[in-house]
Amino acid sequence: MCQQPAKPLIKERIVFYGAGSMAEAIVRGLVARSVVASDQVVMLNRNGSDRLAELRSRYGVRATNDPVQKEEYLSSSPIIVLAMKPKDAAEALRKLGPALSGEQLILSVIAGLSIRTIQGLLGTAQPVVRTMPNTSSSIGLGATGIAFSREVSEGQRQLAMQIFEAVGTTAVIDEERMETLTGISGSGPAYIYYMMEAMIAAGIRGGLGKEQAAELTVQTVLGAARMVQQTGEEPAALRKKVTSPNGSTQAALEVLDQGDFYETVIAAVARCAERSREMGAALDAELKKSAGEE
Ligand SMILES: NC(=O)C1=CN([C@@H]2O[C@H](COP(=O)(O)OP(=O)(O)OC[C@H]3O[C@@H](n4cnc5c(N)ncnc54)[C@H](OP(=O)(O)O)[C@@H]3O)[C@@H](O)[C@H]2O)C=CC1
Ligand SMILES: O=C(O)[C@@H]1CCC=N1
Repeated sequence: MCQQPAKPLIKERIVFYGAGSMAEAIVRGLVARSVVASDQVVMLNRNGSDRLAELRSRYGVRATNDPVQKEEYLSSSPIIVLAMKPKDAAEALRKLGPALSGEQLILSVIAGLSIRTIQGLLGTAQPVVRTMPNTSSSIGLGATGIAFSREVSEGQRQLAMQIFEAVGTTAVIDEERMETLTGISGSGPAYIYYMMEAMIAAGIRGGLGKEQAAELTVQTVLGAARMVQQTGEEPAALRKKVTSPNGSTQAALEVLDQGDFYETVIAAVARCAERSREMGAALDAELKKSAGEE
């Protein structure tokens, strides 16, 4: 029987200003779940025409780097997702501000960039949703922190929530907590991948095949995360169940403790948050510089 295509939840056009890894992760999640029709998704970048062709063919989205078309999309679309690197944000926002018309919603995924700085660089008190997603959004398992500016209407708030709830879990937080959240869930997938890289390397060094080592590692990480989720038990309690007194796990954990594993992870999260603040401060300095030039 021929299935009707699912009716999209979001009818508004969504423009991704920046067409890199994070934009693709969100688009992939949204399109796969029919949250938005693919022809209502527009992806823009600066130069990479091959990249745009790839995105068009993978997801059926519109994608362009043509300056005239870009300006048309940016001036008329109700939702604009800022998805460029922090270093490119100041220039892009200064250009975007004068092109905006009315209450278009600005939804940022840029690390460190505050709502106040976004509005300052745009030069308008635009409704802004500051978020920190992660790349697992591409398979619907993202974790996104969300903070709203006071200009965001109830309808816009719901739209932002629909977008991120469709690709994973969400946490609405005070903006001041966004850097800590970045240290945990924004950058967190990279710490887990790093741990997995090390586990796979250890397996190979111990004589396992590469594929076997990888499969065992993936299943172990997946199983451990699911155990926490499904049993509701604390990670510490589950860890104790694996750790026999004087057994092999205890010996392994002692080695991790020699490397101060627990405090090292906490320090890494803190440094990530600090680095996000540094990137935000650099963008704020750009804003102050342009205000001083006027
Ligand atoms: N990757 C991640 O895990 C996460 C990233 N983020 C945030 O997402 C943002 C993007 O990161 P990521 O996707 O990794 O970066 P990428 O380098 O993969 O992509 C950046 C994109 O921005 C485009 N771009 C840059 N300047 C402009 C401009 N002026 N106009 C239009 N497009 C522009 C680039 O186009 P071109 O290639 O043509 O220059 C490119 O498509 C960052 O701010 C980051 O903090 C947030 C959470 C997680
Ligand atoms: O590394 C970064 O700056 C971005 C922010 C969170 C994940 N990647």
